[in-house]
Amino acid sequence: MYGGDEVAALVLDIGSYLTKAGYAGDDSPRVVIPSMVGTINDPNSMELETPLTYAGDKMLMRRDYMRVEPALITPEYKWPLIECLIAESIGNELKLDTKEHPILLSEPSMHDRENRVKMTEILFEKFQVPALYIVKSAVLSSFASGRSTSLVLDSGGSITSAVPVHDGYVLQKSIVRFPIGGEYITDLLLKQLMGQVTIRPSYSFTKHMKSCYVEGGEIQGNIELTIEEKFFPNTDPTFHEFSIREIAKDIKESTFKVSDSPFSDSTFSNVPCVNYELPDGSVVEIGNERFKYPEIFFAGVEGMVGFTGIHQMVYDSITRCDMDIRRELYGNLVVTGGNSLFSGFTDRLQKKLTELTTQNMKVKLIAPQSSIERRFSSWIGGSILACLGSFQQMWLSKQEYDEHGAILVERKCP
Ligand SMILES: Nc1ncnc2c1ncn2[C@@H]1O[C@H](COP(=O)(O)OP(=O)(O)OP(=O)(O)O)[C@@H](O)[C@H]1O
Repeated sequence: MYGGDEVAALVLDIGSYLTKAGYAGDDSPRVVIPSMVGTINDPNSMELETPLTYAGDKMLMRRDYMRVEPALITPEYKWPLIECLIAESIGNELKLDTKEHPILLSEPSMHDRENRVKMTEILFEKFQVPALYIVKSAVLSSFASGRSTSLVLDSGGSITSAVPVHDGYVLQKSIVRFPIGGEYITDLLLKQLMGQVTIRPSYSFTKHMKSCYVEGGEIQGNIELTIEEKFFPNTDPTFHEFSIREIAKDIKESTFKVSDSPFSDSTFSNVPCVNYELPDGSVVEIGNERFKYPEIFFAGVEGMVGFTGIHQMVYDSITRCDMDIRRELYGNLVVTGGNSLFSGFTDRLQKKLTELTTQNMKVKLIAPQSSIERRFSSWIGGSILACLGSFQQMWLSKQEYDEHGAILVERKCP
């Protein structure tokens, strides 16, 4: 048993979109960085044994020959990049030594023995953690809402899943998941914008103010902005795409909404356009695509066989569970993940589920108002769990790992 509980435990959640890290017991993660890593591939320099990698803020800065890529495309982990994210979030951002802190790690809800064993090896061997515990993200989201039984609907960057949790365990056979998430919506918008405007990321231009002067502390005359393009021929296309994507993401997050009735081009032809100012000062008009693209969560996606909406995912998942617990799951439907923050998302879900279920089945959505709780629910659940007195005996210690090997994680962390 691990006996070092006087040292603060850390909670780490590496999602496909964001990596979150911080102290157990805190209300929210102190570090939130993209789950993307930049790697320098300079054709002119001698091949380095370990290539230079950058994560967090360092990855957001343009560098010659820096290739930017996701560390995790569920279920595929790129281990050197995952190591870079762990080192950045705990070593550089929190400025802590991993040797001194037990780590509670959130993992995807679909059981994946190979990946969790590998993660265990990395954390004990490379990062020398004194103790580790791994918990499925849906279990943690359920705990964050104060429940040990619930149906967790999580719609994140690249995956949307409906996961039944019963008495703190995931019912694996009843999970329903599809590779659809917020990044798909960003892709649709990006494709449309590319044919409409030139998107210049901030690194690629300088703004100059002309025809104005300052007198008595006030700007006089007409302000005229001019853009001077900056050329960096050694910029890797992946960095340029990432930078443009960030702008599309911001447009999406600030202007898109889920409508309260099904979208069609004819009924939504008159919705007012919204103007969005791009970093270079030019303005782009966002029309009825504000409603059209998020509609896929309820109408399905052409070509994605079996996906006919998230309400159907919830229904199918609960239908695969034992009859005795279905009522409890419908009454404790935890809604989480970045996409649930689209305005109108939870109202439409409630409406669709009420239509789909029988009259005597009460559907109750548990969706906190705060966006922090919605985006970081599994991290918050981990923060609560790692502080419980009764949990301290659960840790998988370094000593146990040395004696039995990484496979012990399968027995200790169900
Ligand atoms: N306010 C918002 N409105 C709409 N979408 C949002 C908002 N905030 C974040 N998102 C979207 O949510 C997605 C990321 O969700 P989340 O942070 O839950 O991902 P993740 O947990 O890292 O990914 P996954 O669950 O796939 O591993 C992104 O596509 C992001 O653009």
